[in-house]
Amino acid sequence: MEIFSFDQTEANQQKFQVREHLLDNLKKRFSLHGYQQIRTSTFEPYELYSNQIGTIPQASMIKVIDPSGKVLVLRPDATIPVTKEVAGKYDSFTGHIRYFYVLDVFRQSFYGNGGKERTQAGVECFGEKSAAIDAEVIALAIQTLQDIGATHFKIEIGHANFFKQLLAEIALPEEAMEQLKATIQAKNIADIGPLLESFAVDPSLVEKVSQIPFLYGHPKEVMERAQNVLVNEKMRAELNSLWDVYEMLCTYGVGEHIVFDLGLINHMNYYSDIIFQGFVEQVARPVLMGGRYDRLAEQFGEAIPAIGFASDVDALLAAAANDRAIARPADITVVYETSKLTQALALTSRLRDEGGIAPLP
Ligand SMILES: N[C@@H](Cc1c[nH]c[nH+]1)C(=O)O
Repeated sequence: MEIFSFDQTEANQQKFQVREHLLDNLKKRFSLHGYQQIRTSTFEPYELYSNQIGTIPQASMIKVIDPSGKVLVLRPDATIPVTKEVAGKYDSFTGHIRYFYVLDVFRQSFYGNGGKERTQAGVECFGEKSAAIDAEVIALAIQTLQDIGATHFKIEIGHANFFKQLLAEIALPEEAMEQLKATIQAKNIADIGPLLESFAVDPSLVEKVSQIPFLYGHPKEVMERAQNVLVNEKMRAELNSLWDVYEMLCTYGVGEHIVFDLGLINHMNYYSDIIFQGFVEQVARPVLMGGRYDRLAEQFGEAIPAIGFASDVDALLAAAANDRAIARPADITVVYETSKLTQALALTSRLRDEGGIAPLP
């Protein structure tokens, strides 16, 4: 995250204002889609993250110790505390629960580049598992990219379990399994075969796993190629579930932005189904990431299906077509003669009430 407040040069001020506009726009967009803002504490008990299965890697957390010796962590993720909050009062709700947030999250290193702090603007939708909800949330993610004027962007869609099922057929020591996942994620195609062969893995499985990095591209083509790697009905069902979401996204008119990536891995271990990431041309890191996490709330005593995404605000800022795509135009300037000050004041006041911005008088 860039720090704006200590360097009040004009360019920096300008950037800060654009960033604030972006946050306003995101909040408005999320509200328009029925999400309510929520905030969670910056400091959380370490146990909130360390005791959960399938949450975030402990090595990524930033820990602090309070005067009583209790270990706290700086919020490493917003999805987990929001889910805890929802699970805590789920009894009183029916239907969907939609929350959005604009919060800083803290991790030892984001994307390996040393930064420890990121502002995330995200949404979480609780209460229903369906292709319609998945498509609705992904369409909202796409809308946020369209809002910043981005045109050349892609949403990569994968499945948290798809190739894990394939890997489950292979008995590999844990370390080798991690290495294999990293190799698949980095699409290091040349390394997959030798790694598996060194553990005497069945050649037909080696062949299937080696194809995973190629399962990337237009959804229709990926669907066809993926038929060769299926080892059970569950994989088939997962693949079909992604297709259902894709078809709905086509109905939203945003199909052209979708690619399938069946080798997609997310380091958050809580995902249970569809996962996705958004990339905008010329920005090297994902500008948003999300997915369905139907099992997370169980850790807090409730079974609540859920899906959400978080955008990385500074990556969005870098991705914006230009500042004007974000900044609100300086609406109206009231020019007046000194003798008409009373009327000018009344007019500006009325304009502000109506939602315009009238900087003068
Ligand atoms: N919390 C996830 C993003 C997300 C929000 N909802 C679901 N997933 C992350 O930081 O990567």
